[in-house]
Amino acid sequence: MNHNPVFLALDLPRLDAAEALARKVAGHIGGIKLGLEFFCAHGHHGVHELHKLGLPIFLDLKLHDIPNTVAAAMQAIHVLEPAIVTVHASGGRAMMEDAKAAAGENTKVVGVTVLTSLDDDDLTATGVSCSPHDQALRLADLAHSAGLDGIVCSGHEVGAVHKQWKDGFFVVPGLRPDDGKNGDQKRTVTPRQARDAGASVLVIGRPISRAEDPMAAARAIEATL
Ligand SMILES: O=C(O)c1cc(=O)[nH]c(=O)n1[C@@H]1O[C@H](COP(=O)(O)O)[C@@H](O)[C@H]1O
Repeated sequence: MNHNPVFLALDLPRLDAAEALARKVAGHIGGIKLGLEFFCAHGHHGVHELHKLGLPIFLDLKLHDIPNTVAAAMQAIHVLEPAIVTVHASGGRAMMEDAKAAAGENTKVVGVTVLTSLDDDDLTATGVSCSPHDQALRLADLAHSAGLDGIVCSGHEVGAVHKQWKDGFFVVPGLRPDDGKNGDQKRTVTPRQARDAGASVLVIGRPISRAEDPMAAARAIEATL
């Protein structure tokens, strides 16, 4: 994997706009993250098109279903050769074990713990009575014991998870430069703070994609790392 830890989240509805943006900032990122918005709109064809840039592809599908269905979905995306794929760690041990077994050998499977858009109150409303921090640690432990390569968590938890899972692969979204707008993100840190706490991959979307000058924004973030 490229030494630049920034994966640009291409959460854009149009394929040509997504390609143009990725091309513009390609020299200042380490990979591309294609999520639900992109995959639902453009599917395999869209992923093949973005592959042409030669950057690693992170397919953020956040799979969460019964083990058989998730394993079948993992097999169906083999052909796309993603560097990273997400499943929800709350889908349970058997689902994660089967997802990992079904993934290509060059694909890292990571478990989403507690979404960065959730805070204490949001978790309580879903019936989880502990803090996002404790829940992220619990799910990280489960993902580790199920044989996943790593997890997705916020920059607030990654340091603690890193301490208990030394060789884990840690994806951190919810990143905002000091002057950035949070939008729907609730547990945010700066890209540099996440990196210092042990993040392997920094997922960054709107601070680059919605900047007036995306290239300058990507360059400025790169310079802080
Ligand atoms: O799995 C993810 O990548 C993810 C997990 C999470 O907890 N929070 C989160 O924001 N993400 C993704 O990271 C990206 C963040 O985008 P921005 O908030 O625009 O930087 C989006 O594509 C989200 O889907």
